[in-house]
Amino acid sequence: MAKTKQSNSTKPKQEKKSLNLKASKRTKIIFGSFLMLFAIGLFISFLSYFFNWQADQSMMGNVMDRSEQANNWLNKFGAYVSHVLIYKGFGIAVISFPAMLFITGIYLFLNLKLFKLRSLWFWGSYIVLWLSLTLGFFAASNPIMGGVVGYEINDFLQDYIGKLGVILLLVFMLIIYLVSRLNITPDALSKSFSNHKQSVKDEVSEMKFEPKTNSEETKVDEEIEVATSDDSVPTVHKHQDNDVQLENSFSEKSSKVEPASAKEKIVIKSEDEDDVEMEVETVEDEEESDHLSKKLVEDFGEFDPTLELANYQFPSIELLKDYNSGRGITIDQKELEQNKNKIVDTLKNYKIEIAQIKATVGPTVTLYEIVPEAGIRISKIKNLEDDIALSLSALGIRIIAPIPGKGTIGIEVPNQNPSIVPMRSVVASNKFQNAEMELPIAMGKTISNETFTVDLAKMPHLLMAGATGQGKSVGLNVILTSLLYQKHPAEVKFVLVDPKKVELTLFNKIERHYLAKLPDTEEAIITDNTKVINTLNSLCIEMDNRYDLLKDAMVRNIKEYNVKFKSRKLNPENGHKFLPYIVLVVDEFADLIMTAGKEVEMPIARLAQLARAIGIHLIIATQRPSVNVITGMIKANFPARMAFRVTSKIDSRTILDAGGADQLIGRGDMLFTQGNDLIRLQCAFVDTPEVERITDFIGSQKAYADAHLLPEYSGEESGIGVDNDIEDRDKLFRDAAEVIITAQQGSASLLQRKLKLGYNRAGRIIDQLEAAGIVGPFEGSKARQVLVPDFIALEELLKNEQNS
Ligand SMILES: Nc1ncnc2c1ncn2[C@@H]1O[C@H](COP(=O)(O)OP(=O)(O)OP(=O)(O)O)[C@@H](O)[C@H]1O
Repeated sequence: MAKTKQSNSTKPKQEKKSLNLKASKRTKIIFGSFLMLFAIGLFISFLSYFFNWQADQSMMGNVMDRSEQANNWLNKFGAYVSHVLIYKGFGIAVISFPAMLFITGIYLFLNLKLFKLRSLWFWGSYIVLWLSLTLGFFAASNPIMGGVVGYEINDFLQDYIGKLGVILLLVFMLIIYLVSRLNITPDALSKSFSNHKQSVKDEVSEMKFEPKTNSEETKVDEEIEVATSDDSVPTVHKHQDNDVQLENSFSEKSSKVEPASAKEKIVIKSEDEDDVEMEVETVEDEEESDHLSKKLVEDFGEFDPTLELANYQFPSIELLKDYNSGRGITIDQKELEQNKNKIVDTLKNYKIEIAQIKATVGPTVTLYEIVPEAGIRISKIKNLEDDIALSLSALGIRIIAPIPGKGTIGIEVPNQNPSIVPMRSVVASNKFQNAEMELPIAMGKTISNETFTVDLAKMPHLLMAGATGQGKSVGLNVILTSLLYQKHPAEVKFVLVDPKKVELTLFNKIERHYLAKLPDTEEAIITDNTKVINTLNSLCIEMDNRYDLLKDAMVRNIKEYNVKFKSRKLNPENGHKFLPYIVLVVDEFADLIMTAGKEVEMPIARLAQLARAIGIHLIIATQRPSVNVITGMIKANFPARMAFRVTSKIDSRTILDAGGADQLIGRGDMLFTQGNDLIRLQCAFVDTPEVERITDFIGSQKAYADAHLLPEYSGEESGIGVDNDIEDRDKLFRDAAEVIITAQQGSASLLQRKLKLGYNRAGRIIDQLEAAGIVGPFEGSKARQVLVPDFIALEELLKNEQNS
C-alpha cells in the first residue's frame, strides 16, 4: 500500500511555507558546511597543539595582544581553543570532537535526519569522559593526556574511593560501553567464535577437497571409423579423457537479492515562474520491511536453514564402493571388429551399402552409427532389426533410425562383458559435483560414457517402470543417495512409501534427518497402503499451505520464496518459514492402486498437477506399467519417465509412449525421457551395504528432535459411524463448538491449538460436532463448513437435542 503525502493548500500560504522550507534547507547547508570546515580547523589545531603546546603555553595570558604570535597552525585561535579543550579540558580524548562535528555537518549538509546523531554524541562524549579519566589516572604526570578535567575528577574520586575503586569504576564504565554501544555480550562472542570456527573448518575442508587430477574415473571413448564397406581394416582413433574427479565439497551456496528501492520522489514544477514547486513523496510499505530486512541481515547475517545442524557432515565418497577400481570400460577390439563385420554383411545381404560406420563404446552397449549410401530408405534398415539381431545372435539390439539431430542410423549392440557404473564414479564426477541444480541426481552414464545428471526439480515428477529384477530398486537408491550427497537435511525431506516393506527400510536410520511423516505416527516409512491415503492428503494440505505462503510473499516458486526468506524479508511471525523440498517416493505403485484405487489416484494427480512450484516432487515406481495402473491422468502429469527392461512392447508403450524398453538387457540398462528424446543410460549401481554405510554415517550424527512433521489430516471416514450420543460427548464439546463457531472454520487443528488438545481427541470432537450437525462433512484439504452461524443458534440446537 502506498502512502501519498501531498500539500495542496492555497497559493500564498504555499509560497510562504515553501520559502520557509527553502530557507531552512539553505541554512542547513550553510551551517553544515560551516561545521565541517570548523571541524577540520579544530582537528588541525589539535594536531598542531601536540607539537607546540609547550611553546604556546606562555602566551595564553595575553591572547588579545595583537603583537603576540602563536606557533599553532591556526595561530592564537588554534592555540587557545586547544588549550581550553585539551589542557584545561579532557586531554587528548577530545580529538574525537572534530570527528563528531564533521559527521553532524554532513548530516546537515545532506538534510538527513538529525535524531540519528543522538547516540553518536551521547556515546562519543561518554568515551571522551572515560578516556580522560583513564588517562588522567594512568598518565597523571603528562597534563595533556587526561587534561585538567580528567586529573581533577580522578583526584576527587580517589579521595573517596581510593585508587582501586577508581580502577573498578573505569572497568565498569567500559563494560557499559561495550555492552550497550558495541553489543558485545558473552552470547555474541561465543556465536562469532563458533562462526569463525565454522568458516575455518569450511576453508580447511575446501582445501582438502581440491580436485585430484589422477582420477579414479577414467573415461574411455573409443571410435572406429570405416571409410567404405570394402575397406576391411578399420582405422582406430582412440582418445582417452581423464575426467577430473572431485571429492565432496558441499559448500553452501547463498544467494543475495538486491532489494529494489520503494521510495519515489517526484518534483512537480509549475508553469508559472512565481509558483512554488511541490515535492510529492510516495513511500511504499515495502520500504519499511526492506530497511528492516537489511538491518536484520546486517545484524544477524542471512538466515541459515542449516544452522540447527550446523555441524552436519555430508557422507564421504569413501563410503561408496569402487567396483571397477580404476579400470573403466574394457574394450574388446575383436568383438568390435566382429560386430562391425556382421552388421555390414547383414546389410549387404539386403543390398544396403554403407558409406561409413563408427562405434561408440558405452558401459553396457556399443552404438554403431552407420551412414548408408545415398538413396537407401531408412525404413528399410529399421525393418531389419530382427535380422541384425539374429546375425549378431544378441539380445537387446535397438535400431534408432535416424539418430535425432545427427542424420545417421544407430544400432545399439550389447557388450559381451558389460561393465558396472559404480555410484562412486558418478558422485565423484565433475558434472555432479558442480551441478547447479536444485535437486541434482546422478543417474548413471550415457552410451558415450558420459555421466548423466538431471534435476529432479525440473522434471518435476518421475515415473519409473521395469519388470521385476531389472534395477528399479537400485535406481531409487541411486536417486535418494544422490540427494543425500548434495542436500543438507534442512533442504530436502523424503516421504517414503514402501509396500514391499523391505526395499527402503534402510532409510529408517535417517528418519530424524531426512524423513517426513504425519504427526502421531510411529514409523516414518509407510508400509501400510491405507495410511498412504492420509499421507497423500496431508501432502495436499501442505501444498495448499505452501501456496498460501507463496502468495503472501508475492513470489512464484519455492526457490524465490526461500531466497526471500533467507534475506529476512518474510516475517516468521506471519507463519513464514524456510521450506524444504519434499520428495515423495512410492516404490510399488501398482500395489497401491490395486488396494486403494481412486482414493490415491486423485491426490497423486492433484499433487502432480500443482506441486511443482512449491517444491513437492513425486517419484513413482511400478513393476506393472499397465494402463489401469498408469492411467491417462497420471501419465499426463509425469513428463519424465524412466524405463528399465519390461516384458512386452505394450508395457514399453505405456511407460514411454514408444517401444524400446522391451529390448533392453536388464541390470540397470534403461531408457530415460523428459518429454522429448529417449536417452539410453546405464543406471549407476549402489548396493545395499553401501546405502547402509551412508545411512549409518548420517544416522550417527546429531539429528532434529523428530522427523519433519507434515500437516495433520483427519481421515475421510471420520464422522461416519459416530453416533450422536449426548452422554458420550467429550467434556470440551461445548467449548469446541464455540471455538469453531467463532472462527467459522471447522478444523481439528484449530481445536488443537485453541484448546490445547492432542490430535486424536481433536479429531474425535470434530466427528461429534459433525454428528451433531454443527460442522459439515469432510471436504478433503479444505476446512469443514460450519453449519451454525452464532451462539444463539448453537444454544437452540443443543436445547432441541435435549428435548428430543
Ligand atoms: N545399475 C545396475 N548395474 C548393475 N547391476 C544392477 C543394476 N541395477 C540392478 N542390478 C542387478 O539387478 C538386481 C536386481 O535389481 P533390483 O533389486 O533393483 O531390481 P528391481 O527391479 O527392484 O526388482 P524388484 O521389482 O523385484 O524389487 C540387483 O541385485 C543387481 O544385481
